[in-house]
Amino acid sequence: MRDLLAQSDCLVERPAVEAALDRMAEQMTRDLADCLPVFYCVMNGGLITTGHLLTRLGFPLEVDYLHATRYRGETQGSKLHWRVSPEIDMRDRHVVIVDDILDEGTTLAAIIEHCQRNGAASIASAVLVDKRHDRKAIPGWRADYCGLEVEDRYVFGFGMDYKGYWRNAPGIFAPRGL
Ligand SMILES: O=P(O)(O)OC[C@H]1O[C@H](OP(=O)(O)OP(=O)(O)O)[C@H](O)[C@@H]1O
Ligand SMILES: Nc1nc2[nH]cnc2c(=O)[nH]1
Repeated sequence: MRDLLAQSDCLVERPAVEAALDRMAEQMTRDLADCLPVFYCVMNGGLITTGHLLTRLGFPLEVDYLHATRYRGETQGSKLHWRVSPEIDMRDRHVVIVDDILDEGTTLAAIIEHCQRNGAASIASAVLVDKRHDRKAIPGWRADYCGLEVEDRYVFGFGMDYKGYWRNAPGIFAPRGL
């Protein structure tokens, strides 16, 4: 694990990640500045994207988190497991779900369904990264706010883990040979 960074390709360097976050924040400011939204961070992966985005948003908003996971430290996803449900009531609220990556999209689709069942007035999704492939749970579906696209490799950094480690890596990386 100590050598992982040196044995990985850097797909997106930190300045390009920061520029993508700037663009997402500008779009959010245009759309959401007047609607007192509530942002839900999808733990754990969404932590860093949420933090970086929030510091770029100069309008009133609330923040909460939820914890749903289907990879649990593995590089293949399975059934979605809800660990923590949101605390702030989303009924009649403008909701923004923030996560690190939209891969197959199963996680975000389930969270959005949860928000619909709980009476959100509107639901927007935001991801730092969308992975390019044809295995999406809902073909053609995109997040409302998306920072970057990456190739179809298992990636880590900026919130995304490799077997639980390196969420703190300062860019987006992919281990060689995986
Ligand atoms: O689009 P999908 O194929 O459903 O995958 C995307 C999800 O996978 C990761 O979470 P993970 O289950 O690894 O938990 P984590 O947030 O704790 O890393 C990531 O943070 C997304 O929530
Ligand atoms: N860390 C990480 N989590 C994921 N969840 C779904 N795809 C990925 C990925 O490529 N990297």
